[in-house]
Amino acid sequence: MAFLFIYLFFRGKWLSFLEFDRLAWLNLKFSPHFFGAKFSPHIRDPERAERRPSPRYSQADILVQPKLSAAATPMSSPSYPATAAAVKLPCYSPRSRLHHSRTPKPVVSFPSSTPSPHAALAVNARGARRLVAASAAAAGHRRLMGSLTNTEGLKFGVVVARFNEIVTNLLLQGALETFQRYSVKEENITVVSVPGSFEIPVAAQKLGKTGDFDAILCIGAVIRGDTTHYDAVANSAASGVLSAGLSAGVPCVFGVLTCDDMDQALNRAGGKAGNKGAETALTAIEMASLFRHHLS
Ligand SMILES: Nc1c(NC[C@H](O)[C@H](O)[C@H](O)CO)[nH]c(=O)[nH]c1=O
Ligand SMILES: CC(=O)[C@@H](O)COP(=O)(O)O
Repeated sequence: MAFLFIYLFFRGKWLSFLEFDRLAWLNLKFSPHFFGAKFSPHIRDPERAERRPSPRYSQADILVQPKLSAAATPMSSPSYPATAAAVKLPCYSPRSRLHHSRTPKPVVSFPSSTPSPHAALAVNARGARRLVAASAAAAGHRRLMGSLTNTEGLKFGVVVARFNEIVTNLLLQGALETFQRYSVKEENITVVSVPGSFEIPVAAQKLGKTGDFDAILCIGAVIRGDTTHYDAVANSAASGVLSAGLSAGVPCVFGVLTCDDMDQALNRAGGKAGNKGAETALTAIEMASLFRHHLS
């Protein structure tokens, strides 16, 4: 009896009439939805996922996701690829072989040529799980990505607002330290000071159009006051930096804090929430390298 039980259990027949088979349960147990993406054996061991029963999925099942949600991204750094493929595979429960309309259980498989697959989880409104592989599933594509290590010869403009200088000086310091850490030469960095964040975009555009810079880093701190002035300045700075980059054809990186109070701002200028100046300097390096080496 015990052997029969074990046999049925491991054949996946156990309780299949209740739609609760061993594989379905294992899938749930090991699902990243349950324990967080980094504990998922399918993610940790892509080859294991590869070895699972051959799925019946077509190219149409591979959804290219332009963006990973921050919460679901195991490594959310500018240096990780933004493209991802979500692969839908069929459910392995015995019942589902008869009822293909059931929501498929997701497993990601990575091509063996994928150098370092990063995976993340996307959960839709119904709670159906879908694994998102940050490395594209299709082989043979070209992936262009800036490098953080090959910074030789890259030139940067930094536009920094003096308004809320106590904050922007810290952001600038973080950015300059990052440039130094990533071997950007001091003589390749030009810092332009402007009165406030509202003035950043026009200066960024002007710098970009000189053609002398690979990227422009824009630094400012907009802190909410009593009136709606905050919204005007914050929105103008954001859309202005975007337009500057688009019109100059040079990456203009948004390192402008938009905070409710000074505490929030200081926390992001070297306090407990890191230094956004340093973070955005990394983005500037990656974008500069991307444009210099791949998109020019
Ligand atoms: N309130 C903040 C400003 N305001 C100043 C504007 O940016 C601008 O200089 C002025 O309106 C003249 O055009 N700037 C910030 O950077 N941060 C603020 O919180
Ligand atoms: C965002 C600002 O410009 C801010 O200093 C304005 O403060 P207030 O709204 O109190 O005038």
